Amino acid sequence: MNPTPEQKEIIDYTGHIVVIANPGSGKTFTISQKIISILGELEFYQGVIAISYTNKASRELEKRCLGNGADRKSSFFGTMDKFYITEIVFSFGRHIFGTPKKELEIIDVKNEFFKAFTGFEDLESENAEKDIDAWINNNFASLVKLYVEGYVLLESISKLALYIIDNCISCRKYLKARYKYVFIDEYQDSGSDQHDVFIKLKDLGIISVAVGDTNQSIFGFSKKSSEFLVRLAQNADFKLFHLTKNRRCHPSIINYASKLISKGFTDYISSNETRIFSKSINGGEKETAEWLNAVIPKVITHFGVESRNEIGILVRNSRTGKMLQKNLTLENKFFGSTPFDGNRSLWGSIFESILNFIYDDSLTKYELVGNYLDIELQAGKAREFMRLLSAVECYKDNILEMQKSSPIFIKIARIIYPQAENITAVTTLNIVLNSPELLEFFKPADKNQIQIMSLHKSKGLEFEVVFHLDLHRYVLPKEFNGEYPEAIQDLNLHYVGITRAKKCCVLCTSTVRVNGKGETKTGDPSIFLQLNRLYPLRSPFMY
Ligand SMILES: Nc1ncnc2c1ncn2[C@@H]1O[C@H](COP(=O)(O)OP(=O)(O)OP(=O)(O)O)[C@@H](O)[C@H]1O
Repeated sequence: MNPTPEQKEIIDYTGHIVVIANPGSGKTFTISQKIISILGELEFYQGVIAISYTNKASRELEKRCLGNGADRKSSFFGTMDKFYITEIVFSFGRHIFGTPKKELEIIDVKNEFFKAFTGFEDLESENAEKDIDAWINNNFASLVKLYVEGYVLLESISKLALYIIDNCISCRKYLKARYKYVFIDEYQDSGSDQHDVFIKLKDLGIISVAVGDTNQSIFGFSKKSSEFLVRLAQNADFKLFHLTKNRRCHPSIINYASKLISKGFTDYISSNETRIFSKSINGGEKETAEWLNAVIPKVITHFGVESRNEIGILVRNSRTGKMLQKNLTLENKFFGSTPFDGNRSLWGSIFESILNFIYDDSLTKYELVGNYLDIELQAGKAREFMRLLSAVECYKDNILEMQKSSPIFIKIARIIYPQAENITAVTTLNIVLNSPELLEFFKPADKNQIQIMSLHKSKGLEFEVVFHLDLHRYVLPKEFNGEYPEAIQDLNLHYVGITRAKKCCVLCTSTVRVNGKGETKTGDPSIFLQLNRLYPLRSPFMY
């Protein structure tokens, strides 16, 4: 694939950049091309910092940059948390806070030692996250004492990192000498501390590139907001670029999605066919599954879809996903959430990566080890890591052996992050290893399996055909006492769902729905279907 002129301008520009891009416009493609071209020019001791919001997204970015054999040099690929911990807090905290009494260990607010040491009391309220933040802001001295005892509070990691960058000259010198560029993908999912760290890296002279789409901000519940992407766009130190052309979706899908998020949109792309449809199914979940069983084979033939895993069924609630999984007679794969989704620890991320390696044949041992260790400079550790991976890989088809394999995972985690021992991550690992259902989620779909997943999980993915379910009043957007508490996030989620479709998107409602308490209710259509006079832009589903 050759970059388009607007992509090429971004790849060739050598200063600080903010890119605001439409869905499917090639933002991940463009930054990976830019990273590949920069890596070619760096010395072996230099690198880029390449950050994405989730473990999955950072693995994808790394794969796109290094998949063709590019030399990573001294680059960092991973999440923001991993960057704070490995590159800042563990490496330079002692210069500022004093030498810890023991190997540093990462703990979270639920840890009993933490509670006893600081007097912190469990917060059960809806505002628990806000309250923890407030506690951290008011108790920085306790965090420093905790550090000296050998513990780092996970929830405070960004605050500690910011403090260290501000106060430690050797940290700033190290970052400046080693890293020439910093890239943050999905910047619309940044929080305030992440934004501050990014600006500090820019102020150190590291060339800074942020890429995002304000309309794909869907993690508002974890204090993330597209506000920071907008702020960068207004910052005179950054040159603003746009990626406008959606390379993924059929023009009629692009027109619909654009009108959805912008009432005044009139700049329609000409299209002689409508590929976005609506369908109301008579009945509930069971009838929806029966309808899908009947129409999917027709859709596959009509749109020339080569394999069934290119069909995505996107749901708002995992309940709908599970019901479909049960009732679809067509082969399918449901990707539900795993307990690792909420675990931000380094051990949690390495356990998740090992599970992905075990079940996903497209990941090689060499790639996984290279992600954590310098294979030449840390040859002994790398050899041991590979040996343990081979051992655990053998259990892939043996559920009983898999259940007993956590000591191997722990040995690997101790090689890579000896100081990040995390009991919660080990407990999470054991839950997953003991659940054949959860282990299934780590296996990619076979070519003949239709993929079912939440709208959140579909972010960054694409399908030939999308069936977007759960378009019910009260469900999407969430409605409570006549109010929409997450209106913008929900609209963005709907927008993300539609723009995953390349050739065809079907927006589905049903006359019956089941609520969170398992009660059967009338299924009224979502107000999103009535927004911005969208109905002339879609057709009733006829196939
Ligand atoms: N220059 C190009 N030539 C051909 N295809 C391209 C080009 N740039 C991107 N694409 C294709 O367009 C699709 C979308 O690209 P990519 O996933 O990088 O977009 P994105 O902006 O990151 O998407 P999103 O934010 O919606 O997840 C992919 O199938 C990609 O291969």
